[in-house]
Amino acid sequence: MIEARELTKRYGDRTAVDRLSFTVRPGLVTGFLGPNGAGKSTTMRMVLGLDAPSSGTVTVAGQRYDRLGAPLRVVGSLLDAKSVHGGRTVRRHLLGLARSNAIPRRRVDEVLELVGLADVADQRAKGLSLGMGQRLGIAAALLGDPEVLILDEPVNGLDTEGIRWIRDLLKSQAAQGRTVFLSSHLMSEMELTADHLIVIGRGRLLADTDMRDFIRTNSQGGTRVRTPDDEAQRMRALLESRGARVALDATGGWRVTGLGPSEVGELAREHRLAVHELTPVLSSLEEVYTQMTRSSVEFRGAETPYETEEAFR
Ligand SMILES: Nc1ncnc2c1ncn2[C@@H]1O[C@H](COP(=O)(O)OP(=O)(O)OP(=O)(O)O)[C@@H](O)[C@H]1O
Repeated sequence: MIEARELTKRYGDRTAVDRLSFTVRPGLVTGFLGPNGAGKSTTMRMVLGLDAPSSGTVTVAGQRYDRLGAPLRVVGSLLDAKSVHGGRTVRRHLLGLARSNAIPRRRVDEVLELVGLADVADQRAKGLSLGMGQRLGIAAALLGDPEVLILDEPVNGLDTEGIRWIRDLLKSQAAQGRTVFLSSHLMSEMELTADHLIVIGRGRLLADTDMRDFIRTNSQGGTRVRTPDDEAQRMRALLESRGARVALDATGGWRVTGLGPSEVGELAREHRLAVHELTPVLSSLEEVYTQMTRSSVEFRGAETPYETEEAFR
């Protein structure tokens, strides 16, 4: 569990984090979203005791970070995978961390296996590829078998296989009852990985909500329509004449906004057009989030409305 209460950080006259209160709960992957400069890294740094709050508090597992005796055994983090002494081998880097937190040596070999680095354990860190470097950062985060994991942009620069690996790993860590707090600008990935979302803008809380509820409630609603190829353009013209917005879907059908499946179906019947698919579709997280950043409309979570006006840069 991570609990922030009225957490605030000012740098001179700039307020990077502004009276932020939220709880990151165990058993879930919680995504932390916000545009560049919104205050995500600053918040994570305060959780990890790397920056002191100007006011307010934040605790991990009920304690301030600086009061944790062996912090790696409570909270594991990946903020910058490059912050490793390049001349050390992979194993020695992890052994050093283990020793400083009274973690048994055998745990080093366990995490090397877990992250798939056992074969390169004796290589120097500076020779690792970007993906391997991320894996080493994650190995360090997992070393103390912590109940809380905090990862800032862990999939940055990774290939598809690496991204999928991190997704599966984080989901399994949450399924074991751990608290997983993760930031990323990759909305499609966040949609697949996170169960819950905390969204901030200009250091302020904009949404603290279940992911599915957030998408369902703020979705523009739409319909995927597929017709035989020779009728596709007629269908498009017809839908547009009824005020719908029509765009080509990634699957080759029409993505229709503004008319529901039953209206589209009735219209097709009236005009004797064949329909091969008629599926209600929700907006993607990226669409909802982009809409949120673009407008000042009110967005809703399961229970709470959020004002977004002026909240984004
Ligand atoms: N050490 C610092 N000194 C002065 N200002 C800082 C410092 N660290 C962060 N800031 C400012 O605080 C604000 C929040 O920055 P932060 O890096 O936390 O945002 P972020 O949401 O993590 O952004 P990004 O998505 O780009 O990583 C920014 O305006 C940034 O310029």
